[in-house]
Amino acid sequence: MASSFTVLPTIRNSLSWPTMVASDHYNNKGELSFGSMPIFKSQRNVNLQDHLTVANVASPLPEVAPPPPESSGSTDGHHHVAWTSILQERWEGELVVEGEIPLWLNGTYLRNGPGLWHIGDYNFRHMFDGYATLVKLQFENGRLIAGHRQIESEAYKAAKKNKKICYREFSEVPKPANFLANMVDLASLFSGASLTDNANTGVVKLGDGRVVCLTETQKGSIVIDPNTLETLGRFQYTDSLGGLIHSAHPIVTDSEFLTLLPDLINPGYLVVRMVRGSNERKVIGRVDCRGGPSPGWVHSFPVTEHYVIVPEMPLRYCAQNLLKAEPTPLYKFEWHPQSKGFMHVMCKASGNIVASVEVPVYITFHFINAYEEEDEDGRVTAVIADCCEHNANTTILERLRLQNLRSFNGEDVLPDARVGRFIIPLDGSGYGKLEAALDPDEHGRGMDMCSINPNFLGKKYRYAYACGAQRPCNFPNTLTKLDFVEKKATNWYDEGAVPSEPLFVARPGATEEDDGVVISIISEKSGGGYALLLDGSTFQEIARAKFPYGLPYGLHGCWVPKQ
Ligand SMILES: CC(=O)/C=C/C=C(C)/C=C/C1=C(C)CCCC1(C)C
Ligand SMILES: CC(/C=C/C=O)=C\C=C\C=O
Ligand SMILES: [Fe+2]
Repeated sequence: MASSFTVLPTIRNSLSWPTMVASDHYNNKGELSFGSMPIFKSQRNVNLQDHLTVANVASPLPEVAPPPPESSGSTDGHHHVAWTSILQERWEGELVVEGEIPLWLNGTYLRNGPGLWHIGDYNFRHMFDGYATLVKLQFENGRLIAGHRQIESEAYKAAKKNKKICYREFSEVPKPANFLANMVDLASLFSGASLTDNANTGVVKLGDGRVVCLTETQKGSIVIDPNTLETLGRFQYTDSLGGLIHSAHPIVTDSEFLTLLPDLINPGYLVVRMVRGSNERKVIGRVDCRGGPSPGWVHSFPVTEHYVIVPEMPLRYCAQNLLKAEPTPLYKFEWHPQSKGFMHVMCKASGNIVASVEVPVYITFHFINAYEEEDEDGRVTAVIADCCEHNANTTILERLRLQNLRSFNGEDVLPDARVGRFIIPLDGSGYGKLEAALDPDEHGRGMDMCSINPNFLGKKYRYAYACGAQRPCNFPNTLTKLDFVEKKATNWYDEGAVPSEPLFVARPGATEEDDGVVISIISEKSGGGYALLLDGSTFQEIARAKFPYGLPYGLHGCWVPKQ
């Protein structure tokens, strides 16, 4: 028995399915138009399993927002769908699969990201400001049920109700009504009350099965139902560690959740652990910053089998910028190259710092993996940590402004990036190295949004999957498989397409590191979108399934295996 759900109010009128079929064309107003090409299964063709919750009647077709005014810079008169808000709050349906989904792939891929970049007629400025949209791809016996749903954060609900931004987002700040309101807002900044809980960055499955969406504010930790994508409530940390922010990318395994809490008062970081089944984080240890005046931004960090690596980038949180109403060039951050860059290595078991080295200055959002390098006697001599490194160039943050993303005119404006490999000696010496793990031309000198085989977390590994570049471009536009042994990359490209972070899912029972599939969702130049499955080993397409609508770009995902 397939069940239906109640359709939440849509911002504009909605069309009914299955009487309407979607094509991948925009009309001259930049809205999706509906043509003659049926691209997803009608109710009559669908014989769904009892336990799948599927919208089977009159599913409203999601709509895309009309182009906001700043789209005039785009070449084709409307935005790429990757940078276009999704207005429909939710949708769910079965997709027609071209190719073959492996029968072992049973479970749900979840992807989070900022999918709604305006409220009323106010357009947000930065990609990271958008309200969170969750997307799911539910694989079952070769079939695929897809859907999306907005996360009902307090920030999103308040914006919808009041038709204005009510919390401090990545770059947006609510406009105070008057001087007094401004003072109240500043005071509430210190308590965290005015900070966003818009959990738009990632989604993780905890060892106990709970699925949590995250962003950089601690209050933006939101539990969702991986089947219905319903917002279940805030994930409450029951400890009294305090602090308002944390790394957007905790390290999550079946047994624990590790994260970093930056300390903006006494510059440093707390390294904390929350064991499976608990809501209480416990301190493993603390790293004091070696540079100043505040901790470096820790969007992510890596671990090895025995160590937590704490990066200290010269792109540092900036208390003054936090207080400003208008975005500064580097938002809540400031670039302090003279403060230098460091990498600290903390023993997971004792909390002791076993190495703290100066490294060349660097910029990274995402660490790929790390591992311990051993000599022939099995002694650990160094820690190797890989990241998507932006050549210490802060302009990448500026490139992620929506105006820039939406105004691609064929110019090659994506700054160069590489796989930055840190070599951190454990012999007490004061300096570490940073070099490219492979020639960046292998991946078009674009590099971000990475994943690995999770069974190789913290271990010596050979492969990573990421987004690279086929130039000219203004954003990473390829999927790339990196081979650190051969120092080669294999690239997948579809002209005009914006692929989201490739997620590797290992085949159960696999013995080879790259035996599995890579999942990505593609936003097409035409305004459409599709789920894509590549073979993890050959990097050839094995299946794709078109969505009845184009999806906005999404950031990070996770895999929830079927129980
Ligand atoms: C989407 C993404 O990758 C990053 C989002 C980052 C956010 C929402 C950061 C928010 C912040 C504030 C609202 C104030 C405090 C500083 C900071 C953590 C940058
Ligand atoms: C989209 C992105 C960072 C996302 C953070 O979660 C970085 C893209 C960099 C381009 O090269
Ligand atoms: Fe991220």
